Amino acid sequence: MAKNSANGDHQTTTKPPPTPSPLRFSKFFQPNMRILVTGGAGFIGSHLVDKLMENEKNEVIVVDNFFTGSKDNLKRWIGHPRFELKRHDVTEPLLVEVDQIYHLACPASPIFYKYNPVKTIKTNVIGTLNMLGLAKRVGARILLTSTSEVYGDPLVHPQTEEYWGNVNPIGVRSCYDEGKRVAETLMFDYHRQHGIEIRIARIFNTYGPRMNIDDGRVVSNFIAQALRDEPLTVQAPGTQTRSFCYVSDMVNGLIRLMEGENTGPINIGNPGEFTMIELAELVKELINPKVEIKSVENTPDDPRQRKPDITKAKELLGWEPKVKLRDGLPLMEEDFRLRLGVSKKI
Ligand SMILES: NC(=O)c1ccc[n+]([C@@H]2O[C@H](COP(=O)([O-])OP(=O)(O)OC[C@H]3O[C@@H](n4cnc5c(N)ncnc54)[C@H](O)[C@@H]3O)[C@@H](O)[C@H]2O)c1
Ligand SMILES: O=C(O)[C@H]1O[C@H](OP(=O)(O)OP(=O)(O)OC[C@H]2O[C@@H](n3ccc(=O)[nH]c3=O)[C@H](O)[C@@H]2O)[C@H](O)[C@@H](O)[C@@H]1O
Repeated sequence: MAKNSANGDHQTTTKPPPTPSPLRFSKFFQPNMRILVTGGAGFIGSHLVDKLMENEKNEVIVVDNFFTGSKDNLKRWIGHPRFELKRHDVTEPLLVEVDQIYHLACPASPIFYKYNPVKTIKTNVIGTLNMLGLAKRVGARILLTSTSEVYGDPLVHPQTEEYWGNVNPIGVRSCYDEGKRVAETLMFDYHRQHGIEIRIARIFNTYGPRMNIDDGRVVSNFIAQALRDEPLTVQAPGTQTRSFCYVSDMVNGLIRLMEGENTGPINIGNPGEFTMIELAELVKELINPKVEIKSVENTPDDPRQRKPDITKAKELLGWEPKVKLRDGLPLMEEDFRLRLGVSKKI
């Protein structure tokens, strides 16, 4: 009987997990672990693929519909014998034989997830159902990249995994945050009802190289604006906070969670908390001291504060982030300079 709950007895399954593929425990030869990454052509997904491909025992299959992701992010792996890329929309069923599923497919930037909200919900709900169905059929372990947005505009600070959140169910962000909440529910229902081995990561704002230049998220916006000599657009009031995690730390946390014994949900993020004004000032200091900072209108339901409590990640996964914002921003700047063709003035 699986008893791998992080949060208490109500999450303990009564069913044994489905039988994993015989390859997973084969004594006769060292098998490759076959790993599916949905959304693997995106920002976090492509960094995850890089890390998984470092292990020569892994075979990696990426499925992506290329809505916000790009083949460019995976170009170093295309043609590699342990790698496969498939254009596929997770709202359609998928038949592959795998041992682990990292389920990331979903637009993450508010601009993109609000662009076609019905599609965002379908991706979160039908897409997660399809991946759980696949996990059930082949006996794979599945990890969902959920989000700190399940806490909505949080009334508890910092956010612990026990907090149930403060989410507007009918707002313009609901397609994403309520979509992810349903996806978490589906994960636990499949775990309790069918014994599926699940892992849920609640990811907090992550940044790094390969973010889309016009992605719309704050770190990529500020860096692109600083490099283009355009004013940094701080959305009012500017005192709202976020906690920014560098992508290599995030990927290590996701792999720790997948390989460990805890279902989660577990917060994965960097607890260093900054107001958007502080972030703009830091980008200005590090990248372009001459750039202007201007206040612009905000969008509805923007969470006012966000900071992960990562006690569980530390205790249960032995994980904590290493890269400070001040050190991570220049790494992202380098990548943005290359892609924008803006060299550093000496
Ligand atoms: N980056 C963050 O700060 C953050 C924070 C919390 C949660 N997350 C979660 O992590 C995951 C990855 O985020 P990201 O920042 O890399 O975003 P991203 O937009 O760069 O990547 C998402 C990928 O999913 C693909 N995709 C979208 N809909 C799909 C569909 N229906 N079928 C197949 N592929 C589809 C996109 O083309 C893209 O390659 C998402 O699930 C997101 O919700 C990210
Ligand atoms: O980490 C999370 O859980 C979620 O965080 C982000 O959502 P959000 O925090 O709203 O991300 P941004 O769009 O980067 O906005 C962050 C803050 O920056 C502000 N902002 C954004 C853009 C900009 O140009 N200027 C600016 O001040 C926004 O008002 C907001 O307060 C992600 O985009 C979601 O995918 C993710 O699930």
